[in-house]
Amino acid sequence: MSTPVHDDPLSRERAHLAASRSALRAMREDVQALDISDVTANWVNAAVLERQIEDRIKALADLSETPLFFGRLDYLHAPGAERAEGAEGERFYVGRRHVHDADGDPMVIDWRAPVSQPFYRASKKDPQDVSLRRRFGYTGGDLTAYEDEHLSDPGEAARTSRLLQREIERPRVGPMRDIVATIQPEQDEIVRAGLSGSVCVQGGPGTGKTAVGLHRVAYLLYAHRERLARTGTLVIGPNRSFLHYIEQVLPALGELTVRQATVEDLVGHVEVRGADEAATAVVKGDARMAEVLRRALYSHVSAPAEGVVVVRGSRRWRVPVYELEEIVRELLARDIRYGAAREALPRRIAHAVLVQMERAGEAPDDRVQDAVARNTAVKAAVKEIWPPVDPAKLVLRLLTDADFLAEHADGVLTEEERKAVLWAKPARSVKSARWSPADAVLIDEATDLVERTHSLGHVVLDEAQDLSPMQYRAVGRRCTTGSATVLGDLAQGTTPWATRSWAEALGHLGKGEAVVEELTAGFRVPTDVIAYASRLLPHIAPGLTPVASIRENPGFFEVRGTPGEGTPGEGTAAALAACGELLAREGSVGLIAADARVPELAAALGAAGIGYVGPGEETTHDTRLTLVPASLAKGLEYDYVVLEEPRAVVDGEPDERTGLRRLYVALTRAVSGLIVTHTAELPPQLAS
Ligand SMILES: Nc1ncnc2c1ncn2[C@@H]1O[C@H](COP(=O)(O)OP(=O)(O)OP(=O)(O)O)[C@@H](O)[C@H]1O
Repeated sequence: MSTPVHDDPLSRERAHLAASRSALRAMREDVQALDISDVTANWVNAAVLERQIEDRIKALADLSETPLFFGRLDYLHAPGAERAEGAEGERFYVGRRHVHDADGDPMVIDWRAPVSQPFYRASKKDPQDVSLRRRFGYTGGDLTAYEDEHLSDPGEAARTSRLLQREIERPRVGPMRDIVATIQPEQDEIVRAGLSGSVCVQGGPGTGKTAVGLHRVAYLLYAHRERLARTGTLVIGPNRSFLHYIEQVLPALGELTVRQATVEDLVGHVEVRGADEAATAVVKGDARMAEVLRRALYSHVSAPAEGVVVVRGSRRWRVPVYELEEIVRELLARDIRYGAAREALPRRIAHAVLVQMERAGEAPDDRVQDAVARNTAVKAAVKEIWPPVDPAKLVLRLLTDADFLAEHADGVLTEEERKAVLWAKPARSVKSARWSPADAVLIDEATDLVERTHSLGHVVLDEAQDLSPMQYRAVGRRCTTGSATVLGDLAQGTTPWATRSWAEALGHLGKGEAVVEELTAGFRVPTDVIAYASRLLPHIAPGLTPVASIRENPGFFEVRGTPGEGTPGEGTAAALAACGELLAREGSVGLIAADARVPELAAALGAAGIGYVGPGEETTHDTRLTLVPASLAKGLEYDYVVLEEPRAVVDGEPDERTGLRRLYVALTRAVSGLIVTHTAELPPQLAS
């Protein structure tokens, strides 16, 4: 007997998909049909409301390539209900967004809802009241497969999911995608950690740190939407191309409002046109600079030289020096910013005058206090005692005036360190100065000393290991009243000031209480490739756990070289040949090389008629090759990678450890295969 077409489980699931899609369409049409003319009294309200409606319509779009749901949970009992004998179970479809039918009953539940959590966390050991977990497989937009786990059935053995495996092995094209269908239990714990606490994730290449950080933002926005809409969220990445690579993940999850920035963007008070020597940048990025800046700023506050005399009508009121001193001392002792104290000072002086007036039998009110605070004598005294300070000018002076620096860095910086930070060619003005990235961070610190920086609700800091202590402080002051998710890998730190320990870094960030979690399961790099790259670990970050690849496909891995026999151009030719081979396969190809090698490789690709783009630029069907300078490879991934001349990657850095770390980053970008080409000797640390 043949089964009727609609009665096999797959057809039933397809029917539910079709019904969910029409329900979503109906939800969209409801919003589109909203007539706001009755509810908006003026055009400003109307414009705001229209904008909200447009956003809502966008959020309700049904993207044909993005499955509306990817999982199903059959609960033994209705969640939250008494688990009485015979109580009805309940079924939920888990998807990217909530969809309900005309009666308001859920057709698809948001993956972030509490009832969806067992989809990610339940196991045979801990079924969490789930009898069935079903994962769906899609081809294009069509539901084509499903896979069941009967979590509460002791007779069924636990096994790894084929669909999960297929998702992980899928060739990469274009920018980063969301992983919402396959978040792993240890990742989910980080994603759903509470908003109040900060989390730090140490994880090797491809362990999903970036993915976890972005999904955490989406989760927090769901769980604390109102609060975060008020306070704001921010994702910080190392450079533009990286931000471009990740920029579509949150919109795909329906989150359109999260700002993305680099640390340089955050501290952009001046135009950065200069660069520092490594030794100089190390000192400028040291947390002790905060103390130097604080001292330099407060050196502007001077002890009152004489009392203030306020003339009002026929009367003169005198605030004596000792009383002014007391006010200043009290303001210095308070935990308020330089600028706030400066604003408070005239009111305090006015208050002292008012007290005298009252003693003399007058009854002055607030208006009198305001008037006294604005009195020219008071203003002149304030300017003398507590002058306004421009943060950029303060930093300019510290970097140009050796005596000023010596005075405020005394006992903080050594003479050598002071020499290192002083500009060789002093600039005349803030405008003409060739500010370096580290200088901009100093100005940001000074700005915060003058006026408190606005704090956001949550900040995700990716590739954190490259930040200097002063940069950590800059990020930290943007989440003083909020929390942070810090993501990084100590082995991938390639700046001269790279993070040595997370405890220290979190201290600079002001989040010393953050929990440090470790991720070690690798989703990107194939076993053979990660094993090869991990040979470097003892030299670059002893003590770190090597990544264990969970990819079943062993990957494609070859080292091709003719050491000692290299003729000019031979290396380039070998790299191009390898690219040609890999481009014959499906997926993206990255050609990674030392920055100095990029112009020659670019010219050769051009001459050979092989099209390519730069990192962060969108590849197309015809142009699947990206030429990546090693300095920009961090955080990115390609299906296949050609790594040209490892020796040159190492030699491109100021010291060997940094060079080997750069090489470690470059070696760990491949998803399906890696070809290393070389004519120079390989670094000995790569020998087994
Ligand atoms: N649970 C998962 N399911 C499917 N794919 C995943 C999962 N977790 C991570 N991935 C994929 O693995 C790859 C690496 O993830 P990601 O870039 O977040 O790693 P990372 O730890 O930030 O790496 P790096 O240190 O190199 O920056 C990405 O393609 C990501 O989508």
